Amino acid sequence: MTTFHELGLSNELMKAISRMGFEETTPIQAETIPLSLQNKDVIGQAQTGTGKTAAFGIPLIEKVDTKNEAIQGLVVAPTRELAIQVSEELYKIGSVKRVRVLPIYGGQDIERQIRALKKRPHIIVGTPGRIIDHINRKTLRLEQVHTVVLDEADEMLNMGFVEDIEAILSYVPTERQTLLFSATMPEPIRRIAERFMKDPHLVKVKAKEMTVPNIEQYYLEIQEKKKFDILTRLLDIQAPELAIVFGRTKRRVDELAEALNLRGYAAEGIHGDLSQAKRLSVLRKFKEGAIEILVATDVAARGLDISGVTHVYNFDIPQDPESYVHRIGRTGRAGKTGVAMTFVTPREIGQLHNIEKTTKRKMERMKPPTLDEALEGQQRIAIDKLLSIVENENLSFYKRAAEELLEEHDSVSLVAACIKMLTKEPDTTPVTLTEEPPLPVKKEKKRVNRKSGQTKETSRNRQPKKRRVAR
Ligand SMILES: Nc1ncnc2c1ncn2[C@@H]1O[C@H](COP(=O)(O)OP(=O)(O)OP(=O)(O)O)[C@@H](O)[C@H]1O
Ligand SMILES: [Mg+2]
Repeated sequence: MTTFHELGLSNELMKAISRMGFEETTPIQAETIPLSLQNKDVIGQAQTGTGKTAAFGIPLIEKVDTKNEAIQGLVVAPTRELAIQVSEELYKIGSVKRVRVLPIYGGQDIERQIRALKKRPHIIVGTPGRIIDHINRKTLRLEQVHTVVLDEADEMLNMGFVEDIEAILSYVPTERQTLLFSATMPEPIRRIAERFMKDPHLVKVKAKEMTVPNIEQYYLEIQEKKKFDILTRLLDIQAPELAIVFGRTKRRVDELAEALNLRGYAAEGIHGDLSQAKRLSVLRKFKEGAIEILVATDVAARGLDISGVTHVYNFDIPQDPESYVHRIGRTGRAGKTGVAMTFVTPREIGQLHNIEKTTKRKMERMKPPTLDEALEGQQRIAIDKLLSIVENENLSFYKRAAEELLEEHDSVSLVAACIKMLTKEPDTTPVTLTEEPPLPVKKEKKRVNRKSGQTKETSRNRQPKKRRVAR
C-alpha cells in the first residue's frame, strides 16, 4: 500500500486529501499519480469506484499555478451530472490550495456560465457540446491549458463525440499532457489514443475480473411480463437502502417509475429528456434519501458516485458488457459491498453469456422469489423495525397501555397485530409497461461535424441516433 505522503505531494494537497478522509492510495492512484506528475500521457483503466477521479485530480491540482489566472486544466466528461460531480471532487482536492474549478454543461444558462468564466477559473470540467459552444463564442480560452483529461473516454467515443473532442483539442497547445480514464477500454480507444496522445503509458490495474469483487452478482431468468412483479418482490425481500433500477429506454424509465409509485415505493426516473433542473433535483433527492429508488437509463450508468447505493437492478439486460460493468459499478464503491441483479428473458441468455465472458465473472442464478417469500421478507423487515424500537427507544409512556391490553388479550395475538401493522403487504395493483424491444448492440459511431456557432447541447439537435435517442 502506498500512502499519499510517499508521492511527494505538497502540504496543501496533503491537508485537503486528509480532510477528504483518504488514508492510503487506491492501486490506480498509486500507479498513475507519479506518471502524471512527470507530465506523462496516461491511459488509466481500473474497476468502478476505485478512485479514478482523484487519480487524475490530484496531479492536475498539484500542477496548477494559482498565480497564473488562465485556465490550465480541462476535464471533459460525457454527462452533465458527471461534470458536476467531478468538479466537486476537484474543488475538494484544491480547497486548501484555493484552486478555482468551474463546471460548464448544457442545459444551464449560458450567460451565467459566461459570467462565471470571467472569474478566472483554473480548471474547467465540462461536457463536449458546451465546451465547443464556449470556444465558438470566444468565452473560453484554452491557450494555457497544460493538462487535458478525458473521463469515461470510451463512452464519449460511443456517444459519437470523437469529432467534438478533436475540435476541442485543436484549441489546446500540442505540448499538453493528455490523460484518459475509464473502467472499460474497448479496442477503438487505442485509435483515439494514437490520435490524441504522445507515447501514452497504459496503466491497467491487474484484476482477475473487470468488476469489483465486492459486488454480488445474480441473474434471474424471467419472462418479460413477469419482470415487474418480480422486481417488487425483490425490493420487498432485499430492502435496499438506495437502489438504482436501469431500464432500456426513456419510456420504460417513465413507466417503471410510475408503476413503482403506484405500488407504494418512493421512486423517480432520470433520463436525457428531462430538463437539467429536473435531472439535478431527482439526483439530489436520491442522494438525500428522499427517494429510495432511482429508475434510470444508461445516462446514470457512468461515473456517478452516490454512497449508500446498496442494490442495482438491471430490469432490462444492458446492451453490451461495458454498460453492464458501469451500471453495476454504481454500487460496491470505495470498498463497500453491493448487490447486482440482472433480469434476463429466455431469448437474451446469449447476451448474458457474452457479458460474463467479457467481465470474466459468472453471475449466480437466482430463482425468482414467490409472493410468499416477498411477504416473509416484508415481515422480516417489520420485525427488525419492532426489535430496534424495543432495543433503542424509551417505551415507558406506552407500557401502561400494553399492560392493560395484555390483561384482555393473549400476548401472541398482540405481537402478531403489531407485526401485521408494520408489514407492507405485497401490493398487486395492476400496472402496464410497454414492451421494449432490445436495442441493437452498439458500435463505434461517427458524428457529423458540428456546425460552428451551434449553441445547444441536447439530443434533439444532434444527429438522430438510435442509442442517443434512447437515453
Ligand atoms: N484513496 C482513497 N481512499 C478512500 N476513498 C477514496 C480514495 N480515492 C477515492 N475515494 C472515494 O471513492 C469513491 C469512488 O471514487 P471515483 O468516483 O473516483 O471512482 P471511479 O474509479 O472514477 O469510478 P467509475 O468507474 O464508476 O467512474 C469516491 O467517493 C471517492 O471520494
Ligand atoms: Mg469515474
